[in-house]
Amino acid sequence: MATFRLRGVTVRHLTGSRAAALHALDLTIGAGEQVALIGPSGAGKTTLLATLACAHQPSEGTLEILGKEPWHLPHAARHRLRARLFLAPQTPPLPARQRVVTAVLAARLPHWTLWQALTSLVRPQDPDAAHAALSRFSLGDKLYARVDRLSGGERQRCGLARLLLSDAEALLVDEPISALDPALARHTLATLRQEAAQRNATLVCSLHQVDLAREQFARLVGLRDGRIVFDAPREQVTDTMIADLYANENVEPHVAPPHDTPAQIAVGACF
Ligand SMILES: Nc1ncnc2c1ncn2[C@@H]1O[C@H](COP(=O)(O)OP(=O)(O)OP(=O)(O)O)[C@@H](O)[C@H]1O
Repeated sequence: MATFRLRGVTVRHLTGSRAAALHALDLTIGAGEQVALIGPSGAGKTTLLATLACAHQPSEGTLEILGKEPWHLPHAARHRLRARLFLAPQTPPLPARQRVVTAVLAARLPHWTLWQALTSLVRPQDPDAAHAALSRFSLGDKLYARVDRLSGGERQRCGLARLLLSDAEALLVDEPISALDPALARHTLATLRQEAAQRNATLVCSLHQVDLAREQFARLVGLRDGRIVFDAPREQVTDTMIADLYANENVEPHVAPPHDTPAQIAVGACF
């Protein structure tokens, strides 16, 4: 059974121009597959991830997730389906004054009783699990730090540690390495891929780092202007395809001005 099956899916945002952000997409992602979404800013990567997480309802087309059509389900059933998916946004919504341990353990909330959830705010329920998850992103020493004392990259990895504690069958990750240095970025992607493979979860990850996407993911989906430009195994993705994907007709090519001559500098110059 495919994890995601989209047929002619069009998505419009409810605010703004209401122009389609995704146009009639056809896409199938199998169980346990690992796919990188690449494409220029505004291509629709975040919108697609949110659609796969049942956060946006398509205005046209058929969307199937884990064998079900979420928008044809009653509200409670759609909610249960959402609990089988984990969307890690680029900027995780972590409460500023919370301790990291509490923020990470929030991944367990769907499985806790109200009483467990409330007591965990005072005395974290499973700090060892939170520590183990954080350690996989080299953040074990931040277990009891306050979220608002973390750097941008630490906060991003804290959001990913949450993902490790979820038991979702599909992991949807939006630009997980945008705030990380190159070594941490590679390590973080490898950890995500390893986690997904271990639990046979499907992984869909948007990335701006094309080299890392090609290095780490067997399948690449190139999006542009809300349309799939290519969907291919990495061996078939050429440099020309990448250059065409990112070609930006709205940006004037930069022509370096000629060097100022001494005569030009002299007018009004102050040394
Ligand atoms: N909340 C929103 N309301 C209205 N339009 C939106 C909203 N979010 C995104 N859009 C529009 O939808 C289109 C796709 O945006 P999206 O954020 O999915 O692209 P992206 O590929 O993730 O971009 P980036 O790489 O810059 O994050 C863009 O034209 C964007 O302006």
